Amino acid sequence: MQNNGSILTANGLNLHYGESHALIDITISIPRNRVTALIGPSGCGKSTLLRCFNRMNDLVDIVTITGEIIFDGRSILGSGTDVVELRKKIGMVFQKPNPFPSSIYDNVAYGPRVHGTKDRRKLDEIVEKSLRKAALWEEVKDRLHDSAMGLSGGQQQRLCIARTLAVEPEIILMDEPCSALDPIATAKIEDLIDELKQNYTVIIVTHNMQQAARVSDYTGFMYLGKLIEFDETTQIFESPAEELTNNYITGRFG
Ligand SMILES: Nc1ncnc2c1ncn2[C@@H]1O[C@H](COP(=O)(O)OP(=O)(O)OP(=O)(O)O)[C@@H](O)[C@H]1O
Repeated sequence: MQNNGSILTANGLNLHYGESHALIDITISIPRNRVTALIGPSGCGKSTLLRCFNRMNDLVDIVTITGEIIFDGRSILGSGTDVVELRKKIGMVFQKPNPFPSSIYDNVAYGPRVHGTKDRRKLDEIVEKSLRKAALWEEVKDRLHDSAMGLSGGQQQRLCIARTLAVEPEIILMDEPCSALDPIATAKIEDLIDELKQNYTVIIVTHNMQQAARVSDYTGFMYLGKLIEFDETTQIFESPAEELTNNYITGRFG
């Protein structure tokens, strides 16, 4: 696989929730414009690691972090980082679709408005472009001013992706984005992830190994807070270097 270089690197990252050591010496380089999956049994630290990448753990006051994370050549864990700006560049899509209780249009326009875009025509353009990129435009173009809460779960999740895209991120973090969706809605999101990697870097946490194998180019296997192995997805699933990885992907635990 051609190497595009890495966009995000964690070096010797350790995270404690109070006394509990949840991430242990994680070093990983996330390839640019690729899909990276994080897999591993429940509680191994996948979501915690994902949340480090856009400083979402700042919201938890018992967290202490050491080590460094470099994004686009800059260290992001220090107090000098503008976290609002960081989260614009590194957006996040959650397990459960969480649209705002407002119109479809306003959901997508929210981020650009917060970041200063007021011109109606410009906002119209951003809303259409983002909904198209999220493969939702055709389904909603005639009801942009209806409530987002009237969309199906799968449509709501694509709306949340459109909302993330509207502020032009470089990386999209996805924390089990399909776990609340049926197989058809899941397939649509998976197709969308495949499209997104042309322009964005995607990091996805998933419980579902088939999904990791289908959508990702690279996979990291985590166990008890450690990154056990990180490699191209085909390598991880066809001939992992570590016995623990092999035991997990063959269903011997987890
Ligand atoms: N806010 C928190 N406060 C205290 N401990 C936490 C908090 N969030 C997570 N943990 C603990 O950190 C460890 C890693 O949790 P995390 O949610 O990152 O794992 P995960 O691999 O994403 O799990 P799952 O697949 O079940 O979502 C777990 O032991 C969990 O209980």
